[in-house]
Amino acid sequence: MRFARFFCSRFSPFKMAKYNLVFVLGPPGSGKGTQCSKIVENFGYVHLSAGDLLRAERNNPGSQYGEMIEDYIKNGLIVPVEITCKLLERAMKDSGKMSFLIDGFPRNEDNLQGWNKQCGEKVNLHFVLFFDCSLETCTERILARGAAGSGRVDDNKESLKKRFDTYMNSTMPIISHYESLGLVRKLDASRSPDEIFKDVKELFSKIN
Ligand SMILES: Nc1ncnc2c1ncn2[C@@H]1O[C@H](COP(=O)(O)OP(=O)(O)O)[C@@H](O)[C@H]1O
Ligand SMILES: O=c1ccn([C@@H]2O[C@H](COP(=O)(O)OP(=O)(O)O)[C@@H](O)[C@H]2O)c(=O)[nH]1
Ligand SMILES: [Mg+2]
Repeated sequence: MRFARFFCSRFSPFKMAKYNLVFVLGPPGSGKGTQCSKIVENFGYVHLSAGDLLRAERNNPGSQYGEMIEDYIKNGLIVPVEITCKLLERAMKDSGKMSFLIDGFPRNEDNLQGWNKQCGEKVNLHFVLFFDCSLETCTERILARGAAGSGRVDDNKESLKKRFDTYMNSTMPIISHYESLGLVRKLDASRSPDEIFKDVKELFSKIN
């Protein structure tokens, strides 16, 4: 498959079809995962959460990265892009599908550069869905999720503060970058899931 892609991109008059992609960004607790589930139900995209893929890799006893990923997640830091990109690429390939929601990625400059280098040419990015939400509201949601037993090592006050710092310092500039390319679709994510989804639906109905 890799060879076919390479061959077709270089030598064939027939272009390989590109993956259709929407990036989903917003602070921790803004509802990225919740809205992605609704999009999957209604529009048949494959939902790939970078965080979920990293947690699965951490839980894989054969992985050489397990401890490292645990450490990064607990401290709200962004795992080096080589690892995340490899997991995303593999998941895209294994799904056998062509349309993806990539949730929680790219989160910093390293992610953006690595992705563009490794996958940029193979994808058609429709837009970046940005869930705008105050950190106060996000804090309430995340701490409630932790208290309800999410089992996540980072759903606590101490980790959350670090996640917010990373979001403000490293992820916001990525959103600004896409904004300057006219690719950001910003929604008010402080509303109820159904209200938000009304707007999400409208955006996805316009694709193609
Ligand atoms: N619009 C919303 N209003 C209130 N609670 C929400 C909303 N969207 C999601 N939640 C809840 O907030 C928590 C975080 O949502 P999640 O979708 O996991 O966000 P993210 O992936 O951005 O961290 C979950 O417990 C979820 O049930
Ligand atoms: O591309 C990514 C996505 C996530 N993470 C790590 O995984 C954690 C949890 O991410 P997730 O998207 O699951 O959190 P959410 O924003 O949904 O609460 C982040 O804080 C990071 O430590 C990462 O390193 N790279
Ligand atoms: Mg999430």
